Amino acid sequence: MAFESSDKKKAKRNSKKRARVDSEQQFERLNSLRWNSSLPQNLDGGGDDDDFSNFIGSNELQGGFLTLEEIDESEYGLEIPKVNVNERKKLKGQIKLKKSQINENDADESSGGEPYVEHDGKATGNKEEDEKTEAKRKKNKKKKTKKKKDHQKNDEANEPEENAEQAAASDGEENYNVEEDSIDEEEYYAWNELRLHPMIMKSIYRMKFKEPTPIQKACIPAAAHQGKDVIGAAETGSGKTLAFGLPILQRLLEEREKEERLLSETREVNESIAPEGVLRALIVTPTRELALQVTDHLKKAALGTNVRVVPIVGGMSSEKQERLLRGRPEIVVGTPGRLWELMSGGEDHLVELHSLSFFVLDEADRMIETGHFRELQSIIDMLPMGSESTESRPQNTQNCVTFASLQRKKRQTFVFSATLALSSDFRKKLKRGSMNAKKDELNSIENLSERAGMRANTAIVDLTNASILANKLVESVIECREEEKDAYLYYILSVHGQGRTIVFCTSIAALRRISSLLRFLNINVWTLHSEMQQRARLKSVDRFRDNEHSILVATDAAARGLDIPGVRTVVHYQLPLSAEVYVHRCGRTARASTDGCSIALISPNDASKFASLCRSFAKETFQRFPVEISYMPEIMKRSSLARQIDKITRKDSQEKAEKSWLERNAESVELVLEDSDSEEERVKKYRQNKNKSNQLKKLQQELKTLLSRPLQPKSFSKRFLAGVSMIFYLQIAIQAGVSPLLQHQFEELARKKVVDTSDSRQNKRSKLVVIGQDCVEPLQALKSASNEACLDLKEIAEKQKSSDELRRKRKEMKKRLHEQRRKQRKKLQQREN
Ligand SMILES: Nc1ncnc2c1ncn2[C@@H]1O[C@H](COP(=O)(O)OP(=O)(O)OP(=O)(O)O)[C@@H](O)[C@H]1O
Repeated sequence: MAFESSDKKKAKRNSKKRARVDSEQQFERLNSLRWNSSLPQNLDGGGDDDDFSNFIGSNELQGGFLTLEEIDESEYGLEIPKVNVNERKKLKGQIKLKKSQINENDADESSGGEPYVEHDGKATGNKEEDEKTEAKRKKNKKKKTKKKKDHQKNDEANEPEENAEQAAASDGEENYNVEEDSIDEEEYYAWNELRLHPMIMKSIYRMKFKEPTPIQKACIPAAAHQGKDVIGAAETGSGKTLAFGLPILQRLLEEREKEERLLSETREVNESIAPEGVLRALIVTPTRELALQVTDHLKKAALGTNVRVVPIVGGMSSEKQERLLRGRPEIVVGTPGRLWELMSGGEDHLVELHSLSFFVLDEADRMIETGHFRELQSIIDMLPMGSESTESRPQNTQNCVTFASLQRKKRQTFVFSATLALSSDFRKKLKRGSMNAKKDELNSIENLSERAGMRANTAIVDLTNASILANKLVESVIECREEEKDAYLYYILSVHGQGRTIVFCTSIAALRRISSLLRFLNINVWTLHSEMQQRARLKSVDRFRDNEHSILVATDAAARGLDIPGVRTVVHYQLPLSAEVYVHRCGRTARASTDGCSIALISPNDASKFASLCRSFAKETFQRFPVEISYMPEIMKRSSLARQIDKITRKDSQEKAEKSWLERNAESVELVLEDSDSEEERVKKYRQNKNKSNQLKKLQQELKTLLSRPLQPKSFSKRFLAGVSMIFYLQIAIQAGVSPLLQHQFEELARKKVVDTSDSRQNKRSKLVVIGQDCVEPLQALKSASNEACLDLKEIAEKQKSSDELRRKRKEMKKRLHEQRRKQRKKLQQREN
């Protein structure tokens, strides 16, 4: 039976392989023809056009294939990428190596003639040969693991900025160690219809992405095989980066292969003809972290292909980045500011844009906001237009080899975001597929796209649902007074502090205040905001990534794009200024089909903002986050103490800073500051300072005592727990999923107990420990809470409406009164005259 099934498998595999080779050959034949709307596009039996439109559901995918006019070579005259000769040799070497591996390891299957298929580690039947192969494989595996470990060690030792540079500089060849033994290609069959290059497929196996996400399924055929421009909108964390990244890699690899073939056919390998790489793809993102992350993501996808990806972002040394650009990477990912700084300074690699095949705007809607727009516009204005003739191109590109077959595609423009479709106006345009901007809407996405050369046959892929938010996100709110927000935040982080949490604030001042407050409460947090040095920003993100229960307090600088797995909770300490930002904030959790939750702290001050947020998403109810009120007295006490301590220390450091500022300035103009205070005043000040410091010490001591005890609900009977072993509690606590803080407290107490067992009288109190069943992560708490605990938004809207109405009436009355008084005054004046 076993033999039968293995034979069957083999036959199945061979027939599959034959079918694939046939279709590839057929595809190659067709692919070497010019692009035409009448050509069949789907040759592998997978997604035909109908299938393709299924991915976008009701949302239209518009535009057709490239027309014959569009593929006029002289019009689009793109030079072929100047592939580095060394790379070319490497690539050839790889192909040879792979062929020889197939011959050596898989003699049975080599007749299938699939050049990229590597040995799958299965037995050949020959015992001696098998043993040899197995030994070889083990040896290789050992080497790979050692290399990987060394690499990791290096990474840890380096500073983030250096890491970024090193990572950027390396072409990934070193890391090209796929553990292929464990890969079952059949598990990845869903990718087949996308007809991606085998090198890309290897990366996909390595990343263990079993199937393309819907946005990838919809965008890759249009962008990679039909050569279309794409406007893509899909929920946060849905894999948009690869939706535009894989088509770029696909085209670059296809072109390289064709070039290889042409070179080998014409036997014109001449080292002087195409000595350097040219810029093929320029990806612009709104934030530095996002640029680095996209670079990282694309590098992983491009591993082993020799396609280089480099980040160009502000806050890092320009010289280092210029050095990276001297390596002539094919893909550059950058933020508009630094990109424009280098472009306007005439940086060679960035101004030679004649060969640019891809221009990508990631988080496009953020790009059109002030702060980015001007630089982005300047960058776009530098892009050569389609009509630019070959003669007008820079001199240094004239001696490139021109391969007609590689020139047929024009530059493609990709515009992506999760919130492109949020504005109802834009949503209508997306649905209609009419993207023509009015002339006066200079800063619209349509206008930018048009200026960047977006064509009429753009594929518009809108996969956003009505709420725009990730499907598995659970939203909730806590209503409280403004001054109670700290306590509720502390409650969430201490009682439900499982998993990574991001706390969002709108202002840096609020971020500073709450992060210092939380530190007083023994909660370790990392911070991220735009006034931090880039190095510190990267460090914060790294540290946040390192620990699965860490907390990041951030401004909206971290709202977009940040892809950190395991972020379970997003807390909106302050509501964002727009619905778009709310979507992006929430999008830091529930990514890539995982779940997560968001908790918004709503005070009466936030009422109108909250109401308009609800209107944007047409929401009618919001789940209330279940707060176990028995914890609150203790929580309030602690947070009030921390607030007082924070206030005193903040005031003190402010005074010191002001004083030193005055002294510094006096010193700089050679003035001596005289103490104008009288003796009496000085004594008074001294006393005040002394009192303040005593008060601070007292508060600190009080808080320390409270924090040394585990957090416990008020109603819990201490007697109930007396006499039960601490270790037992610790175990229950861990099983119950208590917060790391609480767990730490238990551990501390357990340790204390072991040390102090000799003095049992003194430690009677520390035996009393409480483990609440509600100590679970926020999402779990939300899921197990009853659905009745919902905030009726209609009620809120009505309240809001009536308060608005009242305000309007008051205003009108005031106006009328004012008018009456004015008329009376006028009459009086006239009478007097
Ligand atoms: N096909 C796939 N299968 C599984 N995971 C994937 C797949 N494609 C991408 N991912 C992973 O999903 C996560 C989110 O991807 P990505 O950052 O591209 O999302 P996004 O849509 O750009 O999100 P945002 O709108 O927040 O920027 C990443 O960790 C990525 O590695």
